Amino acid sequence: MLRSKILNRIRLLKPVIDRRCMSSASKTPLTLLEVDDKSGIATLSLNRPPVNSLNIDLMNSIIESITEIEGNKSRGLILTSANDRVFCAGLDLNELHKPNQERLKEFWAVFQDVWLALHLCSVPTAAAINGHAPAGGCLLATACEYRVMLPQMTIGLNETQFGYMAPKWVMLSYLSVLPRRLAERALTQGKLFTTAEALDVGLVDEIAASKEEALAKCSTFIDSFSKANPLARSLTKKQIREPDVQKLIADRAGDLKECLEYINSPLLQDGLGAYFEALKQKSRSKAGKS
Ligand SMILES: CCCCCCCCCCC/C=C/C(=O)SCCNC(=O)CCNC(=O)[C@H](O)C(C)(C)COP(=O)(O)OP(=O)(O)OC[C@H]1O[C@@H](n2cnc3c(N)ncnc32)[C@H](O)[C@@H]1OP(=O)(O)O
Repeated sequence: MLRSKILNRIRLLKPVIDRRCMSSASKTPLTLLEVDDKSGIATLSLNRPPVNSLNIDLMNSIIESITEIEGNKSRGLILTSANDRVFCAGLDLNELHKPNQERLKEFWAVFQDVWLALHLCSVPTAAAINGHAPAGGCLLATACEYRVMLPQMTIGLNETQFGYMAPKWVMLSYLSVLPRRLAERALTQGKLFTTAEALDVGLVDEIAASKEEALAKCSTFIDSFSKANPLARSLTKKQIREPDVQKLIADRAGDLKECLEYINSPLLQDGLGAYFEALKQKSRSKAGKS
């Protein structure tokens, strides 16, 4: 009964995700998808310069790639970045700052979809975190089952640093990896963990000296399921993740409504504007353009 319920629910989910995927074809390859013909493992690289910030097109491209990977019977999915400094800078702040309301609704729905698609992905998933992973970038990493990170990077849900509170389902993704008391402290502080700190608290599982080593460690993790029946493995993962996923699926409209009110509040818009301006200023001074 529960199995068919889960499968039906996933089928219900899929049409939403598939329809969304067809609607936006990006001109440049925002994601690069390679399947190793020996191992059968797919590597999905985020490829939206300069920092893989998540806009509607990139998130649709990620969803499309996950749907393709699940359809082509890849043995596993490794999520990484084509950029050697940044894994993913999180949500594109241009989508949140002084937003077009219709676009913001679509943006938020796709954000919900990309988390659901990755969190419920039927094949084993691992993140080779070869760059900084703040906020939404950290969410993509925690949606994966395993995380390998390079040194001297940072990762964490830093929303309170720019005046926001993460939605319940984003917090649940953190709580699926960190003990509650630590997750609460890190969320309220808006903490960005260094690679060493992240390993220490269990936010990442291993450290690798290079991207190649990180990819190899992720492949080893995926190979650890070689003796498990793929369908049984997938259903087991979905059953364990079902309660968290349900909290979003049961009230996607409510989550959207709450987010729109929150993002559009003048106080938060002012805070976000100041944060974004500081980012741009830092970038200009780095490039000697101040
Ligand atoms: C109850 C209801 C709840 C409502 C919820 C409201 C919304 C909360 C949603 C919760 C989930 C997720 C939220 C997010 O992800 S918001 C985004 C948070 N991201 C960050 O804080 C990261 C900011 N960026 C950085 O820290 C650095 O850029 C980074 C470490 C990633 C890279 O540093 P580096 O020095 O390599 O690069 P620069 O900083 O010089 O940046 C290069 C250019 O990229 C632009 N940039 C950077 N980050 C973003 C971004 N997230 N969106 C858009 N643009 C970004 C930066 O401005 C530079 O651009 P210019 O060269 O043109 O100035």
